[in-house]
Amino acid sequence: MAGEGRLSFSVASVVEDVLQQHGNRPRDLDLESRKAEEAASRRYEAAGWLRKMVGVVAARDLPAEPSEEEFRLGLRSGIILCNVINKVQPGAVPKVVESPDTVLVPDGAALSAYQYFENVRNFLVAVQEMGLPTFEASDLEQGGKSARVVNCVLALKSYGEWKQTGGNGVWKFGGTIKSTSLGTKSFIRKNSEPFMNSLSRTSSINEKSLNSHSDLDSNKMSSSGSFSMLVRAVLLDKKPEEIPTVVESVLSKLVEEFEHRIASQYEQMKTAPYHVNKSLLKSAIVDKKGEDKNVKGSKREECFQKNNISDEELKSQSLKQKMIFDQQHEDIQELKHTLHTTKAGIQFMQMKFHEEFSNLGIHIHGLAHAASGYHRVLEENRKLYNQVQDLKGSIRVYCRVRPFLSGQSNYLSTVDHIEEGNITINTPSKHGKGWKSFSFNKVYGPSATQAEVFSDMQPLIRSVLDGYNVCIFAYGQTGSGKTYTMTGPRELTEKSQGVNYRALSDLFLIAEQRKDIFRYDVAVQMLEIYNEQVRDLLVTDGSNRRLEIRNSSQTGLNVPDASLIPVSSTADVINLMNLGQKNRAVGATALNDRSSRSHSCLTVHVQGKDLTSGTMYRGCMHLVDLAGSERVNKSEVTGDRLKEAQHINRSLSALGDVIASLAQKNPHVPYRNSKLTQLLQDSLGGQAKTLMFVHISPEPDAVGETISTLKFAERVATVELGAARVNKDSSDVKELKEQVLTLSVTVISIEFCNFCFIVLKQFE
Ligand SMILES: Nc1ncnc2c1ncn2[C@@H]1O[C@H](COP(=O)(O)OP(=O)(O)OP(=O)(O)O)[C@@H](O)[C@H]1O
Repeated sequence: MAGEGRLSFSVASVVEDVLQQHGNRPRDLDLESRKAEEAASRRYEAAGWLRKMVGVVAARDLPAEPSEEEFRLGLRSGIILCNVINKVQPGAVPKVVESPDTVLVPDGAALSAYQYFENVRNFLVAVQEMGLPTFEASDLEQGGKSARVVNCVLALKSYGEWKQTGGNGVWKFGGTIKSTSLGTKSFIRKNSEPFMNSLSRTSSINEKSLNSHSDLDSNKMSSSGSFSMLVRAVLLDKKPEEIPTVVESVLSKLVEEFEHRIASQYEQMKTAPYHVNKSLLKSAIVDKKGEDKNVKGSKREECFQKNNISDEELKSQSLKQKMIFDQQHEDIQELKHTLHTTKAGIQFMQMKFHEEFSNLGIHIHGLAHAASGYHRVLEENRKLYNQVQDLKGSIRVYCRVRPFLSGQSNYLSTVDHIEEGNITINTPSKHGKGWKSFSFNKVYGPSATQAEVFSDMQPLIRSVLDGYNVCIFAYGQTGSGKTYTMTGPRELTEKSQGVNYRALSDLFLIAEQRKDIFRYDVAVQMLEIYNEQVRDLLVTDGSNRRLEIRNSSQTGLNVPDASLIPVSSTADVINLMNLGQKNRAVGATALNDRSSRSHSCLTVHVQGKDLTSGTMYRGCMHLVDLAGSERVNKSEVTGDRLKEAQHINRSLSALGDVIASLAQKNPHVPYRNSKLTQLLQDSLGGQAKTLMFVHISPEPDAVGETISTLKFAERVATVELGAARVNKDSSDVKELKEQVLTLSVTVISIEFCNFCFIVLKQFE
């Protein structure tokens, strides 16, 4: 294993450090010579001890420091060996065959076979019985292994010395001999001795150990073998008493190294996956244990203690890691659950979204359907609205009393009193005071404002935009306030603006409001009828030619040759009216105020197009300022004045006849009796609406004319008023009102739907 390799190498490094500390470097040693030195040393020791045991005389054949050969030859007879063993263990060799003479046998001469066999055999048997290391008899021959003989002798020496000290306890170098050891064959090795196999120099080592030792040397070994060899090399030249210090040093270093290794592996384990750390640590522990086989005593216990601490730390760490793992596992499960819930939520939202989207589609479809129906409803609304206007009366007559002009405040008014649609006039009579009452749609007193007067005609402006024709007349004697009602005073203010301005302002306002649904084109004509001649008042070249009236025109223009000026605002119309007034004044003379002697007619042509359906609507509004209605006394006027008066009377009478015929629903309406009725033919009768503002002056001296005017107007109004009054309470009116109400609600709903539709479209 890698760990083992690292550890072995580490041990070698440690030893090397120790060797350096002790001034020796193993790689500088000549191992062979050291080995030889060691062998010689051991041989000398063995020889010295044998000589000492038998005496120098008996050991004369054995030098104190013999060579291998001398050592072998000296012991070959077996006499020294047997005598020595008998001294150590008396009676071990019962009979020693002594040499027949003491003559030194020449070197290399063979002893008698008997001597050779008997002594050596007896010695080897005795040694074997004592459990000491033995050798082969052939080891004493030439080429034999003298080292084994040396080992045997040294073992015997050790045993002898141990025995001399009492033979109790631990045998110093080899083992513990049992009480029966004398009779037994072997020693028991003491395993707690460190480096027993490699370090023992006193030959407690048996033959097998020596062989393995030799193998280790010869094979150059593994790193642990190297380690042993190196330690041996260190110890070779050390005295026995020095060994403990060196060994102590080596062991300390080893322990330090192991602790360092353990600590570093523990650090690795903290960062590496749990199981890997564990296996590494295990291997480290195994390695350490392997090394520790040779490390005994207190140092090893200390090391084990530290290992135990590491184990505890490891267990604690493992427990922590397990807790973290469990927590992470729980978190993952929770996240999975959350993910699952979120997915389900999203799916639900998607489903809801599709559902909502689908509903929205249906709703939009409904709205689109409603929007398409919106125009149909509008059309119906338009018709109903105008029916209501009809029920109010397609011909309405209003009476307006002019206030006294400045400087006339002392006069007594001809108007006695005004009550709703009735006006009572003071009439002078031969028998004193008299009264005469007249009925109209409404009577405006002298204090009525321009706005109040306009409010009654305002609903008809919408009818014009819906394609209906409207005629608004200002009737009355000269100076009664016709122009004031239709246009306003000379000094115009917003408040004093007349019907014309207000009607046109309204018309453009409504057209603007409807611009998304309708497109309106507005154009203006301004004509004058003087002495039954029709003239164009909007000419700019000063021409004053007569114009023809053609009622059959497809364009809706009865006077197609008159100037038709497109307008897009009230200001445009005012400018044109000013132009018309200017042209009208051209014809006036100092003695003849033409504005009172002619009818002026401002006609606003409106053409509307339904942008959805393409339907065209065409309507027009005639704003007519009639000539003065005062009667002309034929005896008092002649010439042109008489002619003017006759034309005016005839045309006003024709107008009265037409309106009366319309009101009475006569099959024949005499439009052709005057240019005025001819011009207004399309706007009088049918679905057209007619409004007449009858003006009277309050001055008593004009009471005759006032009564005459009122009689004329009442002739128009009475029939219509009668019909209106009948209809007012009829069930038709009630039903129609309900329909209008329902329709209004529908229109509002549809308007709202349309608004929603537009808003939804914005979101698309
Ligand atoms: N309601 C009114 N309030 C205040 N002033 C008025 C009113 N009506 C008319 N007048 C004034 O009376 C005078 C005559 O009015 P106006 O010119 O409108 O009469 P007319 O009928 O149009 O006359 P003509 O037929 O000559 O045109 C003017 O000065 C006008 O300002």
